[in-house]
Amino acid sequence: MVRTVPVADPGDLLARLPERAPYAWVRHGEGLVGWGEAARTTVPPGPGRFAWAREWLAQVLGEAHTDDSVHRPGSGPVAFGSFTFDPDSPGSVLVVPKAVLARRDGRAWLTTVGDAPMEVVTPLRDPGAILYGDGSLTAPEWQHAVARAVDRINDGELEKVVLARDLNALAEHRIDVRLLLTRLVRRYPECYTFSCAGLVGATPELLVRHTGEAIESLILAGTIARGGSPEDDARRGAALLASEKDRHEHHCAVESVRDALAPLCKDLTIPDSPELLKLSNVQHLASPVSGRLSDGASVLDVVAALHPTAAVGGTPTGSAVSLIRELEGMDRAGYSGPVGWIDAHGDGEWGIALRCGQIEGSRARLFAGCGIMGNSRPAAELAEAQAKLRVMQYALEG
Ligand SMILES: C=C(O[C@@H]1C=C(C(=O)O)C=C[C@H]1O)C(=O)O
Repeated sequence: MVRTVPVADPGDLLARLPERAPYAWVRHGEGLVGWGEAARTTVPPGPGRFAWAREWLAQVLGEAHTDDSVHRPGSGPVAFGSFTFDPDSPGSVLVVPKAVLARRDGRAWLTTVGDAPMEVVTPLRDPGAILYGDGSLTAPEWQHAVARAVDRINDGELEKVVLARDLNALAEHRIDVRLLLTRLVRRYPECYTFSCAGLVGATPELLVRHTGEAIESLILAGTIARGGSPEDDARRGAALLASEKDRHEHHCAVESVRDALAPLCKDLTIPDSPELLKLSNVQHLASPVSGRLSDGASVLDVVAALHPTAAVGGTPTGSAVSLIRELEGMDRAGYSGPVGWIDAHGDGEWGIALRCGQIEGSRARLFAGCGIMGNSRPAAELAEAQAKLRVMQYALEG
């Protein structure tokens, strides 16, 4: 039995979360937070994983007896999910929380499954001192991997590949995910701050928002650091907009999204040239996408068609994914995979899990990657990956 009721403005959504297993998808104070587990599944790896997930959702959400007086995207039963980057990696999960609190366009509602118990909201806890250690590759090893990727691109094997690295963090105490979320929403209000089954971050990249037949997406690729002064910042932004290398890298991502969405859409709009998106740590080339679906596809069908875009895989996709497996020396797990939520009508919002970490107890594994082209310089790519890693370092350290 699922019940959705309107509620008075709940204030800060994150402040309502209990410490144990919090779920979140929040931007500019709006979105969904959830807690408890009414249903959970681990999606079997393999090429059919999105179809499997859709069937599981149809069964679990479809079976619910729903009393929903709100009737909005995100009301009624909702599942949060995270899919691994690599279809062959284990660890993709879908969870229907026992309680979901949501706010959108000035309205707020609460959905409960069965008799959702009241959760005690304890104060946020600081994880104490953080120690960092190399992940799968040291910084020089990773630069070497970038150099090998550049060679392979110049040999004509592929056009673009996104290479990522991981960084291990060990905290003095157990990490309170809610504290990370609270810091992330403050510093990265433009981003989607998410938490699902230990995967926590603030991504600027919207894979797809699905509301009825309307879809939206935001393609990012091409990055430069923020400047030290307004003039320096503007100069860097202008240099990024004018950079052949970054525009080509961005173009690869745009074409991968266009190819994936065109067969599903009756109309699709992607601007001819990218704009600048400025975040606290970096600025990106960005292309906002909008369209209308031609049939009743759910948000998960669109996710399945889009993933992996060239913003996190490369061009062509198949060669890029095999080169990633060969050179990164790690399992990306949920990093750069789809993360988000879906309701019983197939509406939902999914991002690409970037600027994130996998949190377990007092340990965190942080990830960041960069698009590599034939003229990429390993030292510059390392600096870019470090700037992106700083998002989660800040979340841990404050
Ligand atoms: C791969 C990441 O970011 C992606 C790569 C970008 C780039 O190389 O310019 C920019 C935005 C994202 O699409 C990451 O943050 O880990």
